[in-house]
Amino acid sequence: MAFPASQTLIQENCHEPQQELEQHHQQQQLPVSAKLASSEDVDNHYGGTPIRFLPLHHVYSATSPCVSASGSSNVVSKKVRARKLTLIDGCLDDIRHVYEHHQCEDEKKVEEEERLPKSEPHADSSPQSIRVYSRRQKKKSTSTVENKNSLFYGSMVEKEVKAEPIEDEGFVGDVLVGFPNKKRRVGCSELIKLGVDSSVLSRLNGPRLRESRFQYNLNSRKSVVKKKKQNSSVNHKNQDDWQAKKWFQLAFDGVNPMVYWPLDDVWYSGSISGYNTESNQHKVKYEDGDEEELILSVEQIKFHISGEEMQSLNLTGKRSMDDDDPDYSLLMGLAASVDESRELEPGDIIWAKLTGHAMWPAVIMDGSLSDRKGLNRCSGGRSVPVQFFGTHDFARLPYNPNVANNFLVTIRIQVKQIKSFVKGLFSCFHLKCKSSRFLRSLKEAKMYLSEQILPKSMLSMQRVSVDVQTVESNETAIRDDDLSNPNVPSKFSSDNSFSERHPILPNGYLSISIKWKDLDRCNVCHMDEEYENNLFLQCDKCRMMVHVRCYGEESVDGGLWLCKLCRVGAPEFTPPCQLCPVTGGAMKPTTDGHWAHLACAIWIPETCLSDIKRMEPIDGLSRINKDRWKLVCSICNVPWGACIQLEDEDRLHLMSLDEDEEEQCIRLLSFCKKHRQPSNDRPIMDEGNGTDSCQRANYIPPINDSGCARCEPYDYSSRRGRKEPAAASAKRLFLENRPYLVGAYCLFDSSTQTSAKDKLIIGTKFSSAIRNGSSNDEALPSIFSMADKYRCMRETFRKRLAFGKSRIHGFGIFAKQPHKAGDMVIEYTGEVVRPPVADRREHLIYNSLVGAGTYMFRINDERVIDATRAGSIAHLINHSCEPNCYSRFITVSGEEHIIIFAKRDIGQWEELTYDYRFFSIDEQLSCYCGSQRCRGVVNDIEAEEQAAKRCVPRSELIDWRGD
Ligand SMILES: C[S@@+](CC[C@H](N)C(=O)[O-])C[C@H]1O[C@@H](n2cnc3c(N)ncnc32)[C@H](O)[C@@H]1O
Repeated sequence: MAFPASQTLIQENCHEPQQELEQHHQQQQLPVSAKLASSEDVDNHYGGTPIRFLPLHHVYSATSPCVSASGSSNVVSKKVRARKLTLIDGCLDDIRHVYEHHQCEDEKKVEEEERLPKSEPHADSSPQSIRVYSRRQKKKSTSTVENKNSLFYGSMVEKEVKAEPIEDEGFVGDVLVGFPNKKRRVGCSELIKLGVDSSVLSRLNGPRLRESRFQYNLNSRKSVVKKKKQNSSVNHKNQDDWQAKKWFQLAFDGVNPMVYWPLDDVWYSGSISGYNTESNQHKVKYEDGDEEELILSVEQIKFHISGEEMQSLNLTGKRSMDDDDPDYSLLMGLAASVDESRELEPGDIIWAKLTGHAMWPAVIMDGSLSDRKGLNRCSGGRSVPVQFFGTHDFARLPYNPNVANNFLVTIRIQVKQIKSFVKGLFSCFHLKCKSSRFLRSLKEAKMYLSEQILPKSMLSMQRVSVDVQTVESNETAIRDDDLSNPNVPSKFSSDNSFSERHPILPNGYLSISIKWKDLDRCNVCHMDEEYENNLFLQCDKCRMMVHVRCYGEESVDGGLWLCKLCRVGAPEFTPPCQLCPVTGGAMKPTTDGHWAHLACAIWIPETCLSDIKRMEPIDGLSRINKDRWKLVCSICNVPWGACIQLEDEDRLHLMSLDEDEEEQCIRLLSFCKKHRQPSNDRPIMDEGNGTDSCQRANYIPPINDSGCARCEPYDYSSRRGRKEPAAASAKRLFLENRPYLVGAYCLFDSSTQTSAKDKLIIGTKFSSAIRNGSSNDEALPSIFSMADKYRCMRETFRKRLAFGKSRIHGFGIFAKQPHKAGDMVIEYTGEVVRPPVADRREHLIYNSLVGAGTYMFRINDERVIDATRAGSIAHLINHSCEPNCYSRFITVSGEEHIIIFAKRDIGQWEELTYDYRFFSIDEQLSCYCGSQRCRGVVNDIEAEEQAAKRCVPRSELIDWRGD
């Protein structure tokens, strides 16, 4: 029995049926499931794909964060295990009856009533439109590669490699694997246990890669070919594929598998025992003896199966390595064949860590190519030049005629940031990132291991390096290469188009364009909190985010706001920053008619802001110490611009201010952890006490001994005399009263319900984009006010978003369309109730009824959002410690809304996440976000620690008895 496919159980802003439904649930002792609430959002607009729903007996109660309205805790989540519901005969009809009876009298209702036949069961009348999810009890995943006809869901490697070191069991030649404090050999059977295909191992008997290491530079292309032939045994792999068992990603016509996630977080192993051609269902027999018939297209599965077996079972599929999922078995096997016992040498494949990225496969380059000059150069032996697989222009760097031998084509990585490739695989580095460029890097790494060939683009990187030595102009060199392919993703990339369209560029300049990931933080101070007296502003054109005061604005009225570079009268093309090679960001004019980043100006000791209220123009560039220009940035490695260095306490006395700048200038010093002194008795340099300015002119920045590029602001609170808390930790305290978190509510004001179409100017690109449900930048003009964006978002979110089974937890929200960083994704809505009401609902209704937490959180002392029974699907968005969204209050027409914004570009079918910043001193909620930077708990540890520090045990308090 099932609901009509397109039936919506709960609609946003439709109170009456909600209440009825709730009552009904209460009578029936059934939970109100968030999943049911969102069925409309999922598939109403899902391009012809049948609308999905869950039969009630397969619905589980959900866990969710809820609110404690009392005390200091903003949000208290109760993690209660999912519970299968008991199906009560006839309840589905009753619920549908209730729903139909009370469905709102709006156009949606009319549409749906027209669409839905009222007789039942719909499953019979239109079986195509029904998808039923099967949910199974969790079972322990047992896996053996050897098991014939085994059907595995997911990667065994992922499950197994977390295990402690396994005892030796037979060897694969000289393979050494290092575990903490221990190097040891890895046996065949162990590799098999770790998911390495035995057929792969049998092919690894040839010479070790080290012995036949290929010289990867240009001059040795011939040897590449030769070696390739020598390794033909590996290349015969494809012929063996048909017989050998491999990981396959199955494809099913007409279904996008990303929508269908496993309901449970465990993978079940079993085998396919049959196929029903009539029903298109496969019979699956699980290892525990259970059997069920499945429409495989609604499952996310991987098969460990041979091509022949696939054919006999009528399965179609493709080799995952050729698609987006690397063949980990082979990769592991190939990597295991590398002799790990020797020193690192050029040509070695390794894992390297670049700040802000997952451990990434890379190859060690010849150090002589990338020797560099500058005060901060890494001392010999402590760092190695590497080139990354999959993202070749990480390291495309400019030629600077002022600095000898600076033709960098690689990134230097500290040795401690490098891990052996085999060990990295054993530590599951290959499973830690799912981005396409990471998968591509694995694929290239595999190619390098098996065929000893670097991708063409990496080779051409080296060609560039050679070219750069012989040409005078860096621009020429860069244009010569073929790396400007915009399809090659990167963190830092040289922006050729920038150079080409910019007529006058400083000598030796090459821009570095950064994909600003942190749209949710101020581009000047880099803090992600908002203050009452320093609100966030987002440029309605370029979407850059700044604090009002950090950027030097007067006030914010919620209307259209453009940053300096997007306003009328700004330079036609983004000007280069005079102080660094990074393009874009929060820039201001300099007193000498150029432009520079505010952040650069603030951090470089010699520069200052002429008017600190307006935060412009930037002055003092001519005073920058000449040695500072020679420094090479240890983050981007570009020897262009002026760098700051970590400060040494002893140097402080040398720093001073010109007397006449006393009132105006801002000075910041950066200290490494070692030298930072949090005490207040440190002399405050900002104040300017008139010490000899000549000394500053002679100041030579010290050598950066530690090589640490991470700086912490010194005496942050004295900046601009601001009132708000200074250090991040102090700011966190602020959050306690103003949760940044999950929030959201909608007052259901009729004014916000008016169709956005009505309010838009007919005929604009914008309105047509809305009608088409497009959020594409191509389709939209680039400037909208918040109000316009808000209306567009409301009009289109159903077309853009879907909910589905999440890999993180229960259900989650997925992007049906790609989103751009800064896009308004969805509004978090629900019922706004007072804390006592929320408390009562939670304790008297939801807890006993649902057996799980509720979808509530506190906005402040007066308001709590209850999204359990009303609201959009935003409440299903899961938490991640490395999220792709963030939440933010905005005001539209005087009304507050909580909006989920895209923090970065979001690909199609990506799950939306944001950082809950869950605050609870008492409760720890384990996090399963799986991100590289997962802190292990959903809790906002920092805020909790700060709050805990402020509390003193009762025993330590002394009662005051007057006088
Ligand atoms: C608002 S619900 C999110 C939707 C939820 N997945 C569901 O199906 O109902 C929040 C709850 O999801 C779970 N959750 C969300 N993100 C999580 C994460 N990263 N790790 C563990 N649990 C998470 C927690 O139990 C939390 O209380």
